[in-house]
Amino acid sequence: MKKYVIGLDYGTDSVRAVLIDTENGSEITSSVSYYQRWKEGKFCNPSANSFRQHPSDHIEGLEKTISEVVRESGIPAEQIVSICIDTTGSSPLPVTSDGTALALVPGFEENPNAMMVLWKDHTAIREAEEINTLARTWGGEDYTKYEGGIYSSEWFWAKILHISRADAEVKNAAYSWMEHCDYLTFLLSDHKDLATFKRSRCAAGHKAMWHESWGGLPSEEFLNRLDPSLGALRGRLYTETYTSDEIAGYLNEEWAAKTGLTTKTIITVGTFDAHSGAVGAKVEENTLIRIMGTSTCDIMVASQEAIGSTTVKGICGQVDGSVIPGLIGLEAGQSAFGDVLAWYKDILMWPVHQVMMHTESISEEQKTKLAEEMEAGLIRKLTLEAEKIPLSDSVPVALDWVNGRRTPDADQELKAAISQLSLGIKAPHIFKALVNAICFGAKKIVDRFEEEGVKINKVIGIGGVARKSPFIMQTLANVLDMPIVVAASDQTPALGAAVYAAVSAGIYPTVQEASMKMGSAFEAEYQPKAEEVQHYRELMQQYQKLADFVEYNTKLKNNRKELQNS
Ligand SMILES: Nc1ncnc2c1ncn2[C@@H]1O[C@H](COP(=O)(O)OP(=O)(O)O)[C@@H](O)[C@H]1O
Ligand SMILES: O=C(CO)[C@@H](O)[C@@H](O)COP(=O)(O)O
Repeated sequence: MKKYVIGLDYGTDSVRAVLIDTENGSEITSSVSYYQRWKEGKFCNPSANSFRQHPSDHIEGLEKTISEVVRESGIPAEQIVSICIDTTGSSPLPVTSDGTALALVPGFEENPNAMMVLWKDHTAIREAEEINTLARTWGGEDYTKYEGGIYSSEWFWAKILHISRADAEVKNAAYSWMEHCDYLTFLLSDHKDLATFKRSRCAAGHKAMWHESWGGLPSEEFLNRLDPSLGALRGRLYTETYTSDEIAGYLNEEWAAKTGLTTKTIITVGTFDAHSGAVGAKVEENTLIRIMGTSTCDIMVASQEAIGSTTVKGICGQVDGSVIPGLIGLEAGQSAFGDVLAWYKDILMWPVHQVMMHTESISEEQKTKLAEEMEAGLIRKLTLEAEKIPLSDSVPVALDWVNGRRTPDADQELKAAISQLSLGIKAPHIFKALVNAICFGAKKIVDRFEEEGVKINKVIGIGGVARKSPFIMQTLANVLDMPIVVAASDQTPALGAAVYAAVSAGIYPTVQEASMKMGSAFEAEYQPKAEEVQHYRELMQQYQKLADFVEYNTKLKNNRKELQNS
C-alpha cells in the first residue's frame, strides 16, 4: 500500500498544507489559507512593534487546508499516515490548564495580550535586556550560552515576562504558555495531558534556553529573580523535549471528523519553519541553508565532534537535534530581508494611497486598479532598473536593520540608515543600496560562522526571495563570493515537515535518508562573478563603517538614557 503524509507550514501571513508521496517527495495536492483577522490588521500596532495573531486564524486554516488536500487528492484516508506541523517562532501563546488558547476563553477574545505573540513582535526589548543582564551577573549558569550569548526580545521568556507585567488579567488567567508549533500539534493530538505532552526540542532549545546540561529550562531561582510568575510557570511547562522524528500522539476524534482523516493518523512532534525548510532542502554538514523571505533564517547542522566545545557567539543557538536528530542544529538570521524591500515599496506607495486615492479626476475603479498594479509591479520595475546601474555609478550606502538586528549579536534596538544621498540619486539607486545592505547583512552571518570554526562549503537558498529575485541572488553570490543553488520547491518548509512525518511513521529510518529521498530538487545556480566580487568587497567596507557608526551612537544614546534614569 502506497503511503502519504501531510506537512503543514504556518508562515507569517498564511498556512499551507502539502500532501506528499513518501516514495519520492512529490506533491499530490496543496492548499493555502490566509489569516483573515491578521490580513485586516487586527490586534496589531506596528508603530509599537506589537504583532499578535488570533488563534482562530490558525485553527480555521488548519481545518481548511488539511480537509482540502485530503479531499482533492482523492487518496483514501487510511493511506495518509502521518502529519507534522512547522510554525514561525518564537511565537508563544498563553493557554488554560486543558491547553485551550486563552484568546478563545470568554472575556479574552479581543485582548491582544491573550493571543499568539508573533516572532517579529519586539515589545519585549527591555525584558530581553533584563534577562541578558541577569544571566551574566547572577553568579549561576549563563543560560544564554547555547543561544549565542545574547537573549533576544523575539524569544519565549522575554515575551512572557513582558505580557505578564503589562497585563495582570492575562498573567493570572494563563495556566501555561506554549510555542505555536506545540499548541497546534496538541490541538490535533489525542494526547491531552499538558504536563507530559511532547514539546519541540527545536523550539525549546533555540528560544527557551532549554539545555540537557542544566536539566532543561533555566532554574526556578533564576526565573524567580526575573519575576515570581516566571518561576511559578516553570513547573507548568515541561522538562523533556523531543525531536521531530517522534510521535506526539494520534489524530483525535474531533479533528479526524473535521479533516476526513482517521484516528490512526500519526501526529508528529512539531518544529519551526526554518529548520524544517532546511530538511526539505536536503541539508547536510557544511551546507548553509538560507530561508529568504520576510526575514531570513540561516540554518546549518554539524556533528558534535566537529563543534567540540565551541559555543558559536552571536547566533540564535545551537541545539542537539533541532534539525536532524543526532546532529547539532545551528540557527542565525536577519530580522528583515524581503521586509527591507517591502518597507521601501510602502514608502514609495504612500503618495498613491494618500494623494491619488483622494483625487476626484480619476474614477474609484481606476484608482483601485492603478494602485493594485503599482503594488504588484513596483519591486519588479525597481529590480529591472537597479540591474541596469553600472558598477561604476555610486549608489548610497544602507543598513538592513529596519527591524533591528537578529544576528550576528542580537540587538533589536538598532535602526537602519542610508548615507551618501545626493541629488543624482533616484529610486532605483536606493533600491540597489538596500539590496546590497541585505546581502552584506548575510555576509556578516557567514563570516561569523567561519570565524567560529563552522566551515561553509555550499549555500542553498530557499523561500520567496530566493525564487523570485535572480538579481538579489546574483548580488548575494558576489558578496559572499560563493556559488548559491536555489531549491525548486515553493513549499520547502512544508515539504520538510512531510519528511519528519514520514520518519515518525517509520517509512524511513532516519531524517537524513528521508530528506535525501523526499527533499526538493534544485532549479538555479548563481556563480560569483570575479570582476564584481572585488567591487562588493569595497562596498562592504563602507557598510561596515556605517554599521559601526550607528551601533556606537545607539549604545551612547542608551547609556545616556540609563544614566538619566538612574
Ligand atoms: N520580486 C521580488 N524581489 C525581491 N523581493 C521580493 C519580490 N517579491 C516579493 N519579495 C519579498 O518577499 C518577501 C516575502 O517572502 P515569502 O517567502 O513569500 O514570505 P514569508 O517570509 O512570509 O514566508 C516580502 O518581504 C517581499 O518584499
Ligand atoms: O525565526 C524563525 C525560526 O526560528 C522564523 O520562524 C521567523 O524568522 C519567521 O520566518 P518567515 O519570515 O515567516 O519565513
